[in-house]
Amino acid sequence: MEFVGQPRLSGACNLLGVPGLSSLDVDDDEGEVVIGIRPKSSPLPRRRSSVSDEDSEPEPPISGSRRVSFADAKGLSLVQVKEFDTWDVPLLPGCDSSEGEGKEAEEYFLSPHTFSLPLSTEELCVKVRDQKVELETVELLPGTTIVKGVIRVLNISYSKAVYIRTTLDAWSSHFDLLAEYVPGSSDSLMDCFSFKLTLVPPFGELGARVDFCLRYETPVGTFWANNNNKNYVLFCHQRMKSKPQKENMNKKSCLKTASQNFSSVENISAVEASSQENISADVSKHAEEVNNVKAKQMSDGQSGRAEEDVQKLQVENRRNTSRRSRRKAARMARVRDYFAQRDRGASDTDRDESPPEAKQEAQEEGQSQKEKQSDVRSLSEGRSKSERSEIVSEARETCSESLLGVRHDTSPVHESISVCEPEKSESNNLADSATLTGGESTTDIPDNPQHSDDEPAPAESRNTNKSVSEAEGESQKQGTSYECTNSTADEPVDSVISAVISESLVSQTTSFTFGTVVAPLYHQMFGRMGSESQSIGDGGNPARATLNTGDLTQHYPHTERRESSSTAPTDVRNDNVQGNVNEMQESNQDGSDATPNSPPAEEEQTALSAGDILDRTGTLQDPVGDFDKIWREHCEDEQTLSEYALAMKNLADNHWTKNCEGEGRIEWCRSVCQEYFLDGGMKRMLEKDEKSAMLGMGLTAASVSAQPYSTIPSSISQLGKMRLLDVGSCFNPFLKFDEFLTVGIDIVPAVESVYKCDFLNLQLQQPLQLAGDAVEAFLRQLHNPIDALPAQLFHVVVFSLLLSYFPSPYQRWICCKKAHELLELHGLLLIITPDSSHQNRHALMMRSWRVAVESLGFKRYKYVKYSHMHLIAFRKVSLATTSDLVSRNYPEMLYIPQDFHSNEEEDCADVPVQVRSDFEDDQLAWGFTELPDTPYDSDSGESQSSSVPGFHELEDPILLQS
Ligand SMILES: C[S@@+](CC[C@H](N)C(=O)[O-])C[C@H]1O[C@@H](n2cnc3c(N)ncnc32)[C@H](O)[C@@H]1O
Repeated sequence: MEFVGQPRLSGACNLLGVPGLSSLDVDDDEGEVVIGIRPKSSPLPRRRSSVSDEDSEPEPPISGSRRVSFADAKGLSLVQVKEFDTWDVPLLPGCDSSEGEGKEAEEYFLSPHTFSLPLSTEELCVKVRDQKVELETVELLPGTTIVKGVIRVLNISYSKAVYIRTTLDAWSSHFDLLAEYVPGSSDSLMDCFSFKLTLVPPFGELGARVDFCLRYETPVGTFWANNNNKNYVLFCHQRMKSKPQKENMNKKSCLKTASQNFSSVENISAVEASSQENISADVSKHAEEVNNVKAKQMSDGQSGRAEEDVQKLQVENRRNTSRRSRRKAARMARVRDYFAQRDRGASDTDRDESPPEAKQEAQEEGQSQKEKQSDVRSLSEGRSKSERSEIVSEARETCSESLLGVRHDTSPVHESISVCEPEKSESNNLADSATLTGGESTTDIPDNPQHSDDEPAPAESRNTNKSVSEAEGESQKQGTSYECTNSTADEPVDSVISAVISESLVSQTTSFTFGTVVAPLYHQMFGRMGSESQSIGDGGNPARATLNTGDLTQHYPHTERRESSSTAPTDVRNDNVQGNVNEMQESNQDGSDATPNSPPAEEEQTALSAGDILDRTGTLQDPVGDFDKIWREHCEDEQTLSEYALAMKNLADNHWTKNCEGEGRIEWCRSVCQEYFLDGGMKRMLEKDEKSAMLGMGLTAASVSAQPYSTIPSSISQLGKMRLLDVGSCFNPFLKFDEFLTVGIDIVPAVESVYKCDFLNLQLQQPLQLAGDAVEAFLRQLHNPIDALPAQLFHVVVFSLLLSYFPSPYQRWICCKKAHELLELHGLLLIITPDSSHQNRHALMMRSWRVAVESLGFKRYKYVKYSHMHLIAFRKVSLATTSDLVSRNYPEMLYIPQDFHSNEEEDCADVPVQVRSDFEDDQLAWGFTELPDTPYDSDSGESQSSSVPGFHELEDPILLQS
């Protein structure tokens, strides 16, 4: 089941977990009062515990059970909350007991459905014929909290995708889960898809509520089933069994009594208290809010209204505390890992081969956040042996959990919890809450923002009954969490963008690293757009807040292709572009470097160091709210787009390439294609695949070598030209090569030969059943703009400096998925992504990318790190993608460091500059010990020499170990 189209990464993805495991096992939120949906298998594959996560800083581990500690922080408010009859939050199963103990006490059941399912096959067929999609069955798997459902769809198209759109918080956020095709279920008229959701306690008095509807995507259109506009609603309950008193002995209760001033926090150790500071503050703020609401409820006697408000606060409270605790837990886990490593190292130094990331994290963190330094020191120096061994055993537990893939806390997707989050955010939240309870608003926002024009929304409004002020309050709250420093909420978004653009283009002259110039440009744009979109009240719109891969094309204001062969612009943008192009060409011709001088190495390093530390402490700055709208607006802003494209191209061509001789990305693509398609590379790979398949079947090496290898697929062996799709082509750099039949596409073509096309919204059609020359003819007569293309059309798809363009890993994921479909079997996907840091800096990220892309049915073929970019070639090895995509959060694995940047952190970070830390030196040294003598192709297992002398062609060490 695949998890897609969830632009609001908050909470949602972090609630994913593993069914079949007790709720005790699942999250690291320790007493988190969040009901979650967990898809059916493991989340992000765990990295080795020794490998640090760069996106979070270490913090002192806490003594005792981590669950208890976290529950303490939250339990304080829970007790307060428990006084409300309407807000009865039961003891979390297992929150106050050790793992596993609670299992026998768990029994779950679903309330009788509030909807009726078609009873007879006939009835079902009628529904499916009319609606194209219908829910067939839904049940709770016995003894589990797993809801399993079957969906039936009308087989109206070859390519189709069925999603379950689900919410746990009245459509403030939602999940889109991709249902899996049920093999053999097709009777040519209809197909069946199945899905599984795991509900996570606590189950309140009313049970855990899940609302969902079904979405069926086809090239013909998108269809919905939403229980006749009421959505499907399920309540899952837990039969509570009273627990023996002794279970609570020697353990801190997650609902222990809290005094008004939260003095129980004092009982926590100083270190722990320090580490819990943010959470406590957050919790107390929310407790105050709750009290306010309660007081209001009593004085007004408006119980219905107050109840609603309380629920609203509860959701908000859960969301905020959940974000914080996830990050907190991630940091804790890493520190625990470190101590575990160190303890093991002390007893068996010979076996400790892992790099000292955690220690270094602590060191670096210490540099960037002085106040935490003392905590770390107190941990390493001041802890008693018993405390340490407690930590170690906990860390071991953590490690084994990690191996099981249970924990999620190192997912690259963490919501914004800046260590330097200013008070303002909190007070804004409170202010919003006041508005919320007061129910007054002067801001003019749509009455029912959930109901958008073009997409049949889930019937969420029936469930939410949000008032204007509530919606506004929510959107403001979300906005403030992103805009922590200078609020730009009042600024028109256009002016913000142009300011950003001009600033960045100016600063480009002095700093030429992608991470510090171009990417922030886009991230700022998107970040602000996201805030803006929320501030107009659209933030909680589940019907629109999705990355739609297909059904938006019609909304795009495609401009007509420029008919004139001249470059006569139709707007200012074209003037600018052409001017710059000419300038660039001239400078290239005479060999002079028209670009400003290189920045001093130190300057670049400085920028990088700061950026890198931000990566570690940063947060995902994905836009939230209406992604489609944001993206649409973005595509309409052609001037900004072309300026960005120019800046990026300039940087790559005129700075990076010239300063790093031989590091031409286009030439690399060409040489890989040449080698693979024309010089036997593909044949070798196929032979290798076949060999390993046979060995896998149990044949001996001798008999395998005696086997005749199957022939290379005819479509590629009888190549006329290599059919190459260059996505984000900009200037059509492949056009000059004769061996390619190039189709360049771009949202803002810079030259006439490039077709206008938004790849994210490109529709895919049935593959052409034509001979090679007919396919070529088809490609030569494409029309502008391109809205749709047949599947399996190309031998090569190129994403050169494209993926980092997108502000969300989901967009990158969609692109890779589309590339897979557009490629012939055995075709190549070439990804080039900027990174000016050294080889090992983002090795983990590249490993993550590899896993993500391979899950789509690719296998990595080549990988090179140039000074300023990663270049990776993947070959398409299967027509199908890995079925179980969602549980591993593959889309999120396509993260980039800029995803974790946040304005507030950039503004707040007062980070000392480092050229390269000891840790980095260590890591580098460690990396080299792992490297073979010559550049290495991990796929073939053979050493390879660089086709271009002077290339910095190294395999990343982490990949080698895998
Ligand atoms: C940094 S430029 C890269 C240009 C060229 N590939 C190169 O390597 O120099 C990124 C390009 O991607 C284009 N782009 C961004 N999103 C796109 C999308 N959804 N569909 C097509 N092109 C897109 C931008 O307009 C821009 O021209």
